[in-house]
Amino acid sequence: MTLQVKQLSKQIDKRPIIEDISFEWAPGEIIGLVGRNGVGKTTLFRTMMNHYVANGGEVLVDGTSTLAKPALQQRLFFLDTQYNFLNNYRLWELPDFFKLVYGKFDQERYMQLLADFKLNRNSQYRRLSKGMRALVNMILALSSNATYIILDEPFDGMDVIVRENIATMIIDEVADQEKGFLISSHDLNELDGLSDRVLLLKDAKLLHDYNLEDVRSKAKKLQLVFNGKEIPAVLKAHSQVIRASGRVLVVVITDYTPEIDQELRALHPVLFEELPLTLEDLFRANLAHDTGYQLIK
Ligand SMILES: Nc1ncnc2c1ncn2[C@@H]1O[C@H](COP(=O)(O)OP(=O)(O)OP(=O)(O)O)[C@@H](O)[C@H]1O
Repeated sequence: MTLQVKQLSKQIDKRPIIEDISFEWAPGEIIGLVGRNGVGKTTLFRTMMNHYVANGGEVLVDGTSTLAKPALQQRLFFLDTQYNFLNNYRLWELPDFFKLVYGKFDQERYMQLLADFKLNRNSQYRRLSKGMRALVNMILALSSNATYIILDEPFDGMDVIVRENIATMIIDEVADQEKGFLISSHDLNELDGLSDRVLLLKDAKLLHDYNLEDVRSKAKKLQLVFNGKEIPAVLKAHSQVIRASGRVLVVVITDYTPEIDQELRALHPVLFEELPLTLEDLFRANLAHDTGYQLIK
């Protein structure tokens, strides 16, 4: 089972918004999609869902184009938060609409999740707070029983407790390898610990497709103190200095080799401590030049 996005392009007013985007996505995977505001994340989702007519390329589910076989559309879930018809309805009424598209919509689970999150089934969608609406969107996604679930900035407006609950639900949901998630975010911290892969969009194109396990297995973040005040040459050559306060250095070395380890230890550092590596550290070190991300706080 797999979903293939193949050379997908979309122009709006003759301007390329997404260009020649290709990637594969299998159930069991949680893929992060990152890129700065306005880079085309939502446009990619709308085009994948055929809400926008693509100018080129296609989406294939198990080898068949979703345009050639519209029934395949129910394998994908995406709720457009900007344009949707839910506003005037009460929460208990929503399954009726979703059942029209998603034949396997699980109404019982939907009601149960509403109750679990203490959402009143009689509330009108538009009267919910931003965070509660995001939560209902997530509950609809999980209840749809679609295989490929696309979430656009799902944590926007959620408080930390709800965010953690949702992240746990996503992780549980992929455990049996029957569902996959594609999650956009402009905040790398939100994806930390959640994604196995990260796609980076820049200038309408897919710039990188990272396997985070690979990237992490090669990288190290160290806190170091040396006797002298100078930053040692080995660090200048191989690391990205994240912080320097007094003689305490925090560095990320993206390709940490035994040779670098030996060179560092030969300098007899006063402090040599490994720190946990965040997604933000990796991006800062890997992509200082080309993300366009402002990572300095
Ligand atoms: N319907 C439309 N008409 C005109 N321009 C559009 C339309 N939809 C998107 N765009 C333009 O395409 C670009 C990409 O927008 P999109 O919403 O896909 O970005 P995004 O990466 O999702 O942004 P954000 O992170 O801010 O949500 C923007 O410059 C936007 O103005």
